[in-house]
Amino acid sequence: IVGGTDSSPGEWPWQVSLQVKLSRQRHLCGGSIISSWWILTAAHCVMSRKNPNIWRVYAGILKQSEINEDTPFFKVEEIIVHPRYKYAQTGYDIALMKLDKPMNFTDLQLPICLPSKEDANILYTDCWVVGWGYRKEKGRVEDILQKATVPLMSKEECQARYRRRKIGDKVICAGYDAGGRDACKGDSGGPLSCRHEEVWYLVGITSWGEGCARPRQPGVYTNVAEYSDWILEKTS
Ligand SMILES: COC(=O)Nc1ccc(-c2nc(CNC(=O)CCc3cc(Cl)ccc3N3C=NNN3)[nH]c2Cl)cc1
Repeated sequence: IVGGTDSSPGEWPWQVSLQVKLSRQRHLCGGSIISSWWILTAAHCVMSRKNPNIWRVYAGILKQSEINEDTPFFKVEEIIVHPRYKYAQTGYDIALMKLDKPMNFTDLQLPICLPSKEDANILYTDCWVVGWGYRKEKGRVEDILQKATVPLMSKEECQARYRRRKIGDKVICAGYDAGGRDACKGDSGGPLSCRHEEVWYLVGITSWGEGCARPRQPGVYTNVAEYSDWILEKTS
C-alpha cells in the first residue's frame, strides 16, 4: 500500500495472508474471509499455482513477523478460478479457496459481507484498500498491515485514464487523480472494503494498475457485486 498507515489489531478481521511454501515460504497475496469454509482472492494469485497443497492461509494476523513455524494456518482443499480469467487486465480476476476445515470465528478472524447484485450501484463513500504490499514500486512486503482510503471513480473517468484497456462494469476503479495513495505489489487478492450504514462490504478485489499511486493511474479492482451469482453457485 502506498500512502497508507498502520492498521490496528482486529481492524480488518477478514484480511488473510496467502502464503506459498516450496523450498521457502513467502507471502504472495491478500485474500478475504467470506465464510467459515471460503476465502475470496484474485485469479492471478493462484494461476500457475493451482496445487492446493503448497498454500497456507494465515488469518487473524496483523504483522508478517507473527508468522513462524509455530503459527497456525489453514490448509487449502480446493482452488476455483473463474473460467473466463486470462490476465488481470482483461478481467474475471477472481478465485475461491476452500479451506480444509471450517474456520472458527474470533474477534480477529471474521467474514466480510458480500454486496448483492442490486448493490452494484450504491455510491460508497468510505472505502479502504488494505495489505502487506510494497509502499513504493521498488519496495518490499511490509511487516504491519497497511490501510489507505481511496475514493471510487466512475467507469467513464477510469476508461479515460486507461485508453488502451476495456474498463467495463465488472471492474471498479479507485484512486486519486493526483496519485499518492494506492495498492502496490503484494496487495493483490486483498479486499477493497467499503462501509455503508455501519456494515462493511467486500466491494472490490485488488487486481491491477499502471504502476503504484501514479497520477491519473487509478487502481483497478474486480467488481465483486457482479460475481455474486458465481460466488453463490460455487460455494453452495
Ligand atoms: C517476501 O515475499 C515477497 O516479496 N512477496 C511478494 C508477493 C507478491 C509480489 C507481487 N504481487 C504482484 C501482483 N500485483 C499486485 O500485488 C498489485 C497490482 C496493483 C493493483 C492495484 Cl489496485 C494498483 C496497482 C497495482 N500495481 C501495479 N504495479 N504494482 N502494483 N506483483 C508482485 Cl511483484 C511481490 C512480492
